[in-house]
Amino acid sequence: MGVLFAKLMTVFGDKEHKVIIVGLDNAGKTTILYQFLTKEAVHTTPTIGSNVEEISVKKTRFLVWDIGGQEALRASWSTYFCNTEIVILVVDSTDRDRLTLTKEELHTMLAHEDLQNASVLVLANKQDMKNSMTAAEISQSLTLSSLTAHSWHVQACCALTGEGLPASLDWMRSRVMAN
Ligand SMILES: Nc1nc2c(ncn2[C@@H]2O[C@H](COP(=O)(O)OP(=O)(O)OP(=O)(O)O)[C@@H](O)[C@H]2O)c(=O)[nH]1
Ligand SMILES: [Mg+2]
Repeated sequence: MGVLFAKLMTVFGDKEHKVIIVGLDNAGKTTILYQFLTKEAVHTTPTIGSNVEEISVKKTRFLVWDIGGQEALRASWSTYFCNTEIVILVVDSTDRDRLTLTKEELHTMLAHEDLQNASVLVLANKQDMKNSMTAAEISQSLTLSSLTAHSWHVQACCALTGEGLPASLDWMRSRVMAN
């Protein structure tokens, strides 16, 4: 009965689904959060702590936490994990030098027990920049295919124009509807 009720709540849009946006500093997390919300590119400064906004997609409500990615702040990411249904990992697709570090952060994070049931959306951001890596290259470097315990998806995007973000929201919605 409880499960059926929870399912109905999801279908009729009453339940709020927790999402966290993580990734290294300068990846474009805050720009993406506000592009989701306002469909515009906002001016950002490095996030100290977090921003949180509610985003609705066809009656599905997400509570989206954008967490600062600077090195000193990454240790606090785990304090946001509890009850998270979707992890959005934002990658600066021009930042080749730090892709290995991103990979380590991703796999360490997904080993945490609070994220065992979370789905993972990797956003290959800054596709407008020449020399950006493709979504397929990023997927391979992050060894996403080794993630057998988590549902995952990789999406190319540009947070400045919003390209790729509606498709991301559709995937997020389909994931929470499936659960
Ligand atoms: N060219 C380009 N620049 C982008 C894109 N997305 C974000 N930026 C720029 O990248 C810089 C960092 O963006 P933020 O959204 O503040 O990055 P962040 O991941 O929130 O960074 P922290 O809060 O420090 O963790 C800003 O100057 C953005 O305008 C994009 O798709 N293309
Ligand atoms: Mg930020």
